[in-house]
Amino acid sequence: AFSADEGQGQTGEAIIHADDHPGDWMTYGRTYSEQRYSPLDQINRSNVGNLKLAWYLDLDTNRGQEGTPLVVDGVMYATTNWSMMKAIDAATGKLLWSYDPRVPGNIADKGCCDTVNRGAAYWNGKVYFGTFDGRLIALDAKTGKLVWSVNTIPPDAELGKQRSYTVDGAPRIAKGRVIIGNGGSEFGARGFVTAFDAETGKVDWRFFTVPNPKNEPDHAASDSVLMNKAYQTWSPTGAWTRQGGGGTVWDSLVYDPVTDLVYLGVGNGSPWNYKYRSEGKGDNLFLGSIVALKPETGEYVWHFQETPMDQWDFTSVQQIMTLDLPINGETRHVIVHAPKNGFFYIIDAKTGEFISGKNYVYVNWASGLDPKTGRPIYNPDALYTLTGKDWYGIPGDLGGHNFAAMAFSPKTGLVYIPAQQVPFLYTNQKGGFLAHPDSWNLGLDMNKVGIPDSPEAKAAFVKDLKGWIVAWDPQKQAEAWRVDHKGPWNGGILATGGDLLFQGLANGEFHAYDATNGTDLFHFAADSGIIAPPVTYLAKGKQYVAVEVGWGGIYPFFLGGLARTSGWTVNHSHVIAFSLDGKAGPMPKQNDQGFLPVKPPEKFDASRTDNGYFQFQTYCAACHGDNAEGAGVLPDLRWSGSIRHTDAFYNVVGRGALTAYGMDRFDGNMNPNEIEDIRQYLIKRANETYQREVDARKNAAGIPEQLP
Ligand SMILES: O=C(O)c1cc(C(=O)O)c2c(n1)C(=O)C(=O)c1cc(C(=O)O)[nH]c1-2
Ligand SMILES: [Ca+2]
Repeated sequence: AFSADEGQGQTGEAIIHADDHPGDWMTYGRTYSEQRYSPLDQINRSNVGNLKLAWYLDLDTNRGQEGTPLVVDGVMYATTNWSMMKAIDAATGKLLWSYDPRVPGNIADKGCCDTVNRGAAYWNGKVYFGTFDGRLIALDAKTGKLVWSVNTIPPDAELGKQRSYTVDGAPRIAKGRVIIGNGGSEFGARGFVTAFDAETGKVDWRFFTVPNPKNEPDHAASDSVLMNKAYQTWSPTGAWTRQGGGGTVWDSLVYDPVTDLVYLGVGNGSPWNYKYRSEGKGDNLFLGSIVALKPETGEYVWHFQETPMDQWDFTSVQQIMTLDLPINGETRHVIVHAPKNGFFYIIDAKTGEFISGKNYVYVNWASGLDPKTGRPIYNPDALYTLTGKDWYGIPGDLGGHNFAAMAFSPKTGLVYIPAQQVPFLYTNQKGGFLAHPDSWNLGLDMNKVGIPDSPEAKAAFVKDLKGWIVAWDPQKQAEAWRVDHKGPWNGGILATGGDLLFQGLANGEFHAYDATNGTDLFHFAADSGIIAPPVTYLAKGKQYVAVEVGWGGIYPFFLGGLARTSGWTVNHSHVIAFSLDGKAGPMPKQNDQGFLPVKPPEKFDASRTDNGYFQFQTYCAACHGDNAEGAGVLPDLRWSGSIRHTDAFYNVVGRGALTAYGMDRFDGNMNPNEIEDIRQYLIKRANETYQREVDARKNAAGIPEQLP
C-alpha cells in the first residue's frame, strides 16, 4: 500500500505515513518524531473509566521490563529483560512465538543497570533487537526464525581486556540501515554507534562519540570531526585515555525524515570524575550532546552540547522528539529534549541552533542557560571535582528524567515528562583515580556512592525523593500543571487522540489522566512496579492500550530499600492489555511481600565489617542495593541462606554457583578474605535491620512502610 521512493523503503514510507494506519505502532516512538502520540480515540475521557483488562501474558523473567512493544498488523513484538523477544496476538494475548538469544548469565554485572531491553525495530518483514551481550539480531517477523545475528562490539572496542559494552536500547532504522549503540560508561567505555544493512547485517558505517585516545584515525565516519574538533576539548593524558571517555549512546537515537538526519543522544563521561578524566580541562566533546549525522554515511553534520565538563552522569541520551512549533510567529521544525540535567531544550532540528532552554525540574547545579549559546551557567560548588568538596546535586545521576519516555499531544500542545527528583551525593575518590576491574569506575568514593550515611542526612535524602508528571508548555517554556506521584522511577507516558495520558507507576498502578488538566480518570492494580511506556493500537478494529509490567532498572537495584518510598512492589513481569470490553478481570494475587526476613546468625566479626562494606558498595550494591537492603527485584542478601556459611557464600560469590541466574563470579575481583568480609558485613546488616523488617510487614497493608 506504500510506495517506495527517495530511498526510504516500503517500511520507511509506512512509518512516515503512520497516521494513515493508526492501528499499528511500527517504531519505538510510534512515528519518526517519537512523540508517542496516537490519534486513536475509541477510548477517551468519557469512557476510560470503564477500561478493563483484556488479557495478560506472564513473562519468563523477573527483572525490570522497560520495553516498548511494537504492533504491526495485529501482532505485538515485545522485548523483555534478558533480551528475549515475544510475538503475541495483540487481540488475545496468545503467544505466537518467542526467541531467546541465551544471553550468558554472567554478563549481567557487565552493565550498570539491570539486564533490561527497551524494544525492537520492524523493517520489511523482519524484527530487530539488541542483546545485553552486544549482539544485534534480525528475526523473520512471521516465524521468529533467525535471519542474521552480528556482534555489534568489534574486538578493538574492548578496553584492555575489560569488556564493558552492553546493549539494551532499541535499534532504529533509517533508510534500510539498522542503527544501534550501547552502554558501559560507568565501567569504562568509548561510545559509538554502528549502522548495519537491514537485509544482510553487514556494517555500513560506525561513528565514535569521543576521540581516539591517541588522536589516531579509527577508520570510522567520525575520524575527521573527532580529530579536528573534539580531541582539542580533552586533556591528552587524563584517565579517559585508559577508561575510554564514555559518551555511550545507550537509549535515544532517532531518524528524522524531515531533515534527513540521524540524531544521537550521547551519554556521560568515563570516569565520571572530570578532574581525573580530563585533568579538569576542556568541554569533552561529544559528552552530554546531541549529534546529528547523515544516515547514508554517518558523516557529522552538527552537534549541540548540553552538559560540557560532565561530572554528574548527565547523559543526553534521553528521548529525542521532533515537532513543529510556533516560535515568534513562525513555525519551526525543532528537537525538544529533556535530558538528565534538568533543562528542557528547544533546538533547531536542521542546524542544531539553540533556540531556548528552561529547567523543567528543580536544579541546583546551574542557575540557568546562557540565552545565546545555551551553555549552562554553573554553580561553582557543583564542580565538585575541581573544588575537591562533596556536592549534594539535584538532579543527581538518575536525572530529572531518565529513559521513561515522554509524550506530546498536538491537541493540547503540551509535552508530558515523567519527571523525578533523586539527589546524589558526589564525593571524590581519595588519592587519585583507581579503577577496579569489572566494576563501576567513577572516580568517586564507593563507600558513599550517592547516598548519605548519617541517619539525619539519610532521612533528609528520603524526603527529597519525588516523582511526578510535568505537563510542559514548550511555547511558553513553562510548566502548565503537574500530577504528583508517591516517588521517583515511574513509567513512560502515552498521549492519545482521546485526550488521555496513560502511565504506569512505580507502585504498580496503571493510570489514565485527562491530558488537558491531569485529572485521574482510571487506575488498575497491575501487580508490580511499572517502568515501561504504554502503547495503543487496533486489533480487529478495537482499540487496546498495552504496557509491560515489571519493577526494576537501576533505581530499585541501587537505592535498594530506599526505593520503597515509591510504593513497595515485588517483580512479577507481564505484558498487560486493556480494552473497553475486556474480560480478564483483576490480576491474580501473588507474593507482594518480597524476600521475607529470616533470623540471621547472631555473631559476626566486627573487625571485618568496614572492609566488607567497602567491598559490598564497590561490587554488590549496584544490583543488591545500597547498604545491603533489597527492593523487591534481586535477592535481598540479608535473608540469603548463603550468608550462613563461609563456603556456601564463597561458592556463590567467588565460584559462580548462580551464574545461570545472572550472578557472576567475583574471584577475579576479590580474594577469599575480602569475600568473607562481605559476608560478615551482611550478617551485621541483617542483625541491624531484622526486627525493623519483621515489624514493617505487620502493618495493615502487610508491607513495609517505614524508611530508612
Ligand atoms: O553510561 C552508560 O553507558 C549508561 C548505560 C545505561 C544502560 O545501558 O542502561 C544507563 C545509564 N548509563 C545511566 O546513567 C542510567 O541512569 C540508566 C538507567 C538505566 C535503566 O535501564 O534503569 N540504564 C541506565
Ligand atoms: Ca551513565
